[in-house]
Amino acid sequence: MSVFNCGFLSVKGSVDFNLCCSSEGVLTLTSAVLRGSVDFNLLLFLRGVLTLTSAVPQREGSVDFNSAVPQRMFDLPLLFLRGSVDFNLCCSSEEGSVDFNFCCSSEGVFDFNLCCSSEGVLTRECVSLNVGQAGVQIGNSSWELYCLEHGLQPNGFMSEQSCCSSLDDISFSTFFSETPAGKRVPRGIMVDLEPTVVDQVRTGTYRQLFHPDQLISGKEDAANNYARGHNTVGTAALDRVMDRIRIQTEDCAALQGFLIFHSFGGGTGSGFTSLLMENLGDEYGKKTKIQLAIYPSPRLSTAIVEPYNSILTTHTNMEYSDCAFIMDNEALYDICARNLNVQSPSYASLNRLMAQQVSNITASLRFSGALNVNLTDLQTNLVPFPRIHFPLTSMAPVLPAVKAYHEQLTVADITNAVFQPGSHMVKCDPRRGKYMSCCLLYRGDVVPKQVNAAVASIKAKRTLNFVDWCPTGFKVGITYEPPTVVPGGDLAKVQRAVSMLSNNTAVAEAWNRLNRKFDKMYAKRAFVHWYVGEGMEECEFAEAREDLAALEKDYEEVGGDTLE
Ligand SMILES: Nc1nc2c(ncn2[C@@H]2O[C@H](COP(=O)(O)OP(=O)(O)OP(=O)(O)O)[C@@H](O)[C@H]2O)c(=O)[nH]1
Repeated sequence: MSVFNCGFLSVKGSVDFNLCCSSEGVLTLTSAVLRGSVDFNLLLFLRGVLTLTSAVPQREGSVDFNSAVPQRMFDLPLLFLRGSVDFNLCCSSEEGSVDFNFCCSSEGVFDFNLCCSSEGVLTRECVSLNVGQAGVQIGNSSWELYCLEHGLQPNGFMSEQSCCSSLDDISFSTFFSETPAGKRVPRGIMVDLEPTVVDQVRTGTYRQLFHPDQLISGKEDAANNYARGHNTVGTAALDRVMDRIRIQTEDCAALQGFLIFHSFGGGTGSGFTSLLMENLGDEYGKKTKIQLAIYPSPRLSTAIVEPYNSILTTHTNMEYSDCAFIMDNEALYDICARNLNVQSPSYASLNRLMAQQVSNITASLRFSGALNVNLTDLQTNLVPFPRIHFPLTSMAPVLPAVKAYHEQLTVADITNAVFQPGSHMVKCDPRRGKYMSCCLLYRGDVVPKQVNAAVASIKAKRTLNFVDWCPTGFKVGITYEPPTVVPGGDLAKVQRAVSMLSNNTAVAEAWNRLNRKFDKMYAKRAFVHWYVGEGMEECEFAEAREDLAALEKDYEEVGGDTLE
């Protein structure tokens, strides 16, 4: 039984939620906890059968509950829904909040979508944490793109053009807070143990976007050493960073979770991120923690010990991270070189490509849309077992700026393209693995009918292997806001795009590559003394490596055929 916890929704004014479920199974709406004074109106439009355990045993047709709820707690009756069910929840409140929990036990294909059309304010904030050089630089590219998408100038104020347009969609407040003067400030912090990279933000084009307290740097880096980031240098910086994170989270009405950007290979990116994750786990246990992590590439690698750092950090984060999207620098490099005709792509090119992907993944959190997906939804759909939480990501189209307006691809074209191995941001062949789940997040000029046709044609080809214990369900999200491009960037402006997040056993190829590199060095105990010198025990290496061997085995097991 999977639980869709819609989480804690702050409601101010009148908010319409629209939940569409098409299920061949059973959906149980277990409880809604209301705080403050909330007018609650649950309308169910049924095409299937509704069983109400408490009041009416069974009803068909349209059912209307209406309940003004002054009390603090309110438990809804259990609802068993069979067949295809649309329901509409309307809440109107001066200032209240609602916590919905849905338990779903599904026997067949189960599609679950929550859309909010809100006249009031509905906030579910995400706090971004950009850690280490790679994390901060990717943060620069992402915030630059978000600002362009939301019509913000580098100083955080709306551009005149955007002010005039009917931008009454306030969904962006998930990622930006607003000062009384109307300035939008990113919800997040950037932290590095050394000053150079953060100083570039302090003096760069977007220097006014951030509050100075959001930019944190120390005096000395972690010298590519996980142990320095996790133990010595990192520990000294921890309290300051946690204090700044607390300031960000206290400013949220209903914190949804954290997005953590970092490299696997750097000492700060690996070690300090792990230290942060442990502390976030203690302090914000239930909040979603999603990592966006750079997987090292020998072509761009800055340190020989990156396999050590990668494996140590993956081991530590395993229990704290809900979901980790890995972006392989090698794969990003190849996409830039092949699709965008960039010769010898720089980090800037890689980061802009990655930022576009991150923007697509988070678009449904920042804009309202037809079929909206939130962080918890994504995680529930993508992670069938806690450890199997490393989905692959791919994106289409990736076209060079010169081809803009010459090649506008159809929904079917981009859906096909996103399944190609070359579109994936980790070097592995998804055709060799098996899919456990698949989310397609569309943007721009896309309508559900076209998506259904494209997905049906993909399924008909039967070239995708799904594990035999999971139905071949596709989760679809659509955000009408088309992708934006950075002026002077490599990417073409397109009318529509899609990003795919898929949990595929082929990602184990990436773990296997890292493990083999780790083994070669560790067989000779090469470089291990640097880690021991910073307070690590040698046995931590063996433990981490065993965990990663177990992870490879886990993927093998979930991909194996179920024996009757
Ligand atoms: N995609 C991308 N990768 C980067 C970038 N900067 C560094 N990397 C990669 O990140 C890894 C090195 O980690 P860094 O983030 O530079 O290091 P750090 O986390 O600051 O750690 P220390 O320097 O050891 O304190 C290598 O695999 C680099 O190839 C970047 O801007 N973009």
